[in-house]
Amino acid sequence: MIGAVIGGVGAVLVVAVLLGNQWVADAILRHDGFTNEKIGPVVRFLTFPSWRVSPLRAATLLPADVGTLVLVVVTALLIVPAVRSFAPRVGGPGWAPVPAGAGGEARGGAFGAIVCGWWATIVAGALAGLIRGVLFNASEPLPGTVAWQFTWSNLTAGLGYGLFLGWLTGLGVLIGLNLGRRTPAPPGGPSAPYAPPQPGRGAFPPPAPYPGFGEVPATPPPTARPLPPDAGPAQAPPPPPYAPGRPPGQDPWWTTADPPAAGARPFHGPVRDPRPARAAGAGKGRGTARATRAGQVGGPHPRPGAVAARARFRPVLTARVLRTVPRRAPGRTASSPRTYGGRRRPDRLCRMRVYLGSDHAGYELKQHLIGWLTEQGHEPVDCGPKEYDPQDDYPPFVMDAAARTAAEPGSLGVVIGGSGNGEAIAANKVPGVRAALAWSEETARLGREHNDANIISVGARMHTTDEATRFVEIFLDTPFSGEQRHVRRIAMLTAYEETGELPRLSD
Ligand SMILES: O=C[C@H](O)[C@H](O)[C@H](O)COP(=O)(O)O
Repeated sequence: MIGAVIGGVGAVLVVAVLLGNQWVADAILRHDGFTNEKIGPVVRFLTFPSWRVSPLRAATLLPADVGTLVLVVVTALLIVPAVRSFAPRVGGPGWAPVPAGAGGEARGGAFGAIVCGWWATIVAGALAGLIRGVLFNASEPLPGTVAWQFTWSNLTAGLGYGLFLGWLTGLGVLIGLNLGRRTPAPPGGPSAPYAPPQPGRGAFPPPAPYPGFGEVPATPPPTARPLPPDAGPAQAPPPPPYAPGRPPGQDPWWTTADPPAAGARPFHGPVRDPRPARAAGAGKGRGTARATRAGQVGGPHPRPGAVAARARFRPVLTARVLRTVPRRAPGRTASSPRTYGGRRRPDRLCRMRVYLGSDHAGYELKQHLIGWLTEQGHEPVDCGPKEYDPQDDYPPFVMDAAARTAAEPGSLGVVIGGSGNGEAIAANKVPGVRAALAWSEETARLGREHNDANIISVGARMHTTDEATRFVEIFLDTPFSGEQRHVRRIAMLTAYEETGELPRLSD
């Protein structure tokens, strides 16, 4: 923030020093070419932030110098809220102050920065012009209407200066923000530096060197590596064979022999109707049966024989079930949908259990998402950290969220760090997890459509809160496409996870 103010005010001062000093300003104003009616007013705008040192008369020194001082101070004061409103996040990716020790990078759009500086200059210029005019009048009183005209012309000169040269302030804000980017503090204190794990109890086995293409490793890697005893997260059970369009452990919503009709929506999570069964179906006769079915979908199916039949009719069943699920969070009215990206939620909404894990860099975004998910009617589960600690490490929290997501069919996970890279890597170590690093709406959507990812990884320092929330929203709302080529590829990954054998290279 301080960088933005210095950059913006610096731009105003450069114009003031170069063009507003009494020698250049007087020369410009005296020059015939610059005072004609066509470009005269525009040129005069350039000299608006003027200052004088002589002659030593209050009538000439005071209005110009005080006016310029007001311009500088008000511009600085306005840049702060302007930049804050543009990037209101704290503690990470935005331009707002970062808590001590939190690290965080300042970044954002160039257009927003320029608009912030431009707007601040226009408002500050008008105010400075008004004050300058009033001071002129006070020091050398002019008669009635002339006085008002004179004040008005000073005000418009300030406005004109802001309109014509405010972009320079914006440029200064942009440069200041980028130069003032915070770089993450190097880890220190109690955290031990990373060292390769030593063989022994609880240590990771040394990874086998990656074989070249076509070579087969002498010993297949283990399917699941033991975590160190103090690593925190529970071990996920070995994943069941991959079947499309559903989380591990559930029957597919259609069979390969009976693919979904075009336009049918895959079901990808447990749908729970929060209303009591009777209330859900009140007055509709079949409501209780419908609610009961809603409770079963995605859960265990006691009669194996019914699975195939249910799979066949799943699209229809899903459509019916979805009608029993509230489309908005309790307390939210139809006129107040809370969406990110300006779009209404799609009609399909499953209430999901969402496991969230982060580190200090993702802590604030995690807290925000927990509130947002609750508002949306989902069930967030906070896997930590429970409080902000600038020295904490992501693997325990992220792997806990990943293991719990993999262990609970139908749930999804959100892992957050500064970049999202380490979090995606950590989550993907857990068997049964497919974690996608989302860095745009498109990658969030493709993570579900193409990869049937059950975890989204987000870099809190890379995006605004709204952008990151939108990624999560899209991820939760997008079903797996179920297209054969994607099913085939994911099945290869799952097979590797189970057997440790690399997929065969095609000839
Ligand atoms: O990939 C890892 C994540 O981005 C972490 O959040 C990040 O490395 C944390 O960095 P810092 O050292 O600033 O805490």
